[in-house]
Amino acid sequence: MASILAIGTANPPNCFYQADYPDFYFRVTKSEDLTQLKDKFKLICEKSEIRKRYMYLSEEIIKKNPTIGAYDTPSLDARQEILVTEVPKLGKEAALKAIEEWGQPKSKITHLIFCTSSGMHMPGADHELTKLLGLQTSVKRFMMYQQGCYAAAQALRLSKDLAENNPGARVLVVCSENMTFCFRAPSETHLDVLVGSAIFSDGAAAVIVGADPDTTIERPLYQLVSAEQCIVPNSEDAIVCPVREIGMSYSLNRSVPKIVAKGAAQCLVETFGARYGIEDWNSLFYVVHPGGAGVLNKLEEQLGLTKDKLRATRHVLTEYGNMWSPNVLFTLDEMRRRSAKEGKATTGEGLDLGVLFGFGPGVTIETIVLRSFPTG
Ligand SMILES: CC(C)(COP(=O)(O)OP(=O)(O)OC[C@H]1O[C@@H](n2cnc3c(N)ncnc32)[C@H](O)[C@@H]1OP(=O)(O)O)[C@@H](O)C(=O)NCCC(=O)NCCSC(=O)CC(=O)O
Repeated sequence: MASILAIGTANPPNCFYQADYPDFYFRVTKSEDLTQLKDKFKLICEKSEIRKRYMYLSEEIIKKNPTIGAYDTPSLDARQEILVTEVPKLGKEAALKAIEEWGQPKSKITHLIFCTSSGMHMPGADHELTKLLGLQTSVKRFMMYQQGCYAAAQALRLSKDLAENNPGARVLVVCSENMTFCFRAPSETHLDVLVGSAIFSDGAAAVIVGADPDTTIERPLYQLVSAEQCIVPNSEDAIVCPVREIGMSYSLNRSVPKIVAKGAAQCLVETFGARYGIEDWNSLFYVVHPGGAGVLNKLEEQLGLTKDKLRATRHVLTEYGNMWSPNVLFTLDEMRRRSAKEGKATTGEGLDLGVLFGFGPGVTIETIVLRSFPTG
């Protein structure tokens, strides 16, 4: 079975503290006259449970590209100009860290899967990253554009198939996102923009996946036991992200937390209930896409989870925000670090089996069964 052999993460240097963000956001978007909207935004920022997040965009960049800071001005060219370079560049930083932890030569990477919803281009970000990293030109590439926040879990599912069906395969999975694609001014008629502007952020994460690890030189962190994808019925309007001349816009229905929590509960019954006879959801460890405080609260309530179960997930939300696709890999990294630091016997907080949940437009839910390994 395939296992994750290394994890690397990266963020751009600009750090935004949530407490200061409403002033920054309303200033750079020239919206300071919208005082009621700013008060609402402050409230959402407070409720977001985010302390800080990172973004490539800065006041200087927005001043240089004023269409990016407007609400609905054609601006796709200005956004793409930044994304085509910056998305693979941040992906490279995360990939180098994963490769360093893995400790093997880059020439042993046989497959590359690159995920982003931040812009699009041909040749793709996978092609650019191959050049930036100096991977073999024969590396077998897969480019996943516009899958949203579940892309990392989808890529893990693909990497499992690749690793288990191609002897010796070592798959590099890279997810990189940059909110330049969807940053825009607030609007009194499109309140979802307040939610996205309060929680979305930039980041990149990379993992290396392979089957039959050579444990003299490789250290498996999590086994990918099974990987499933499902669509929650009648939820296609809940998360919608059209790409237009104005860049990517988005609508986030208020029912997203409920839809995700109910869908995830159903997935747990189908995977762990049916196959392992597990009914106590607190007997698993959890690696969840930190999509928003509302989602995590509802999930906890729906599954009857104790407060400690989503600690790794909540830590990532608090310290990084919602970075879309790499978010769940940051959670995986936090889970193994926290487990080792706290002297737990396994990389899954001392437990054997866990679940990785990705979710996004569709509403699509990815459910991966993880088996932990001993720490240390
Ligand atoms: C935004 C929140 C932090 C707000 O926290 P609470 O719900 O506890 O607080 P609250 O109910 O008092 O809401 C605060 C104010 O925000 C408003 N509000 C809440 N959700 C809204 C939404 N989706 N659209 C517009 N307004 C919204 C409320 O009406 C209220 O305003 P008023 O008081 O005026 O009524 C939370 O609701 C949350 O985490 N929601 C989920 C965000 C989400 O959709 N994440 C998934 C992103 S997509 C993703 O991760 C996957 C992907 O993109 O692929």
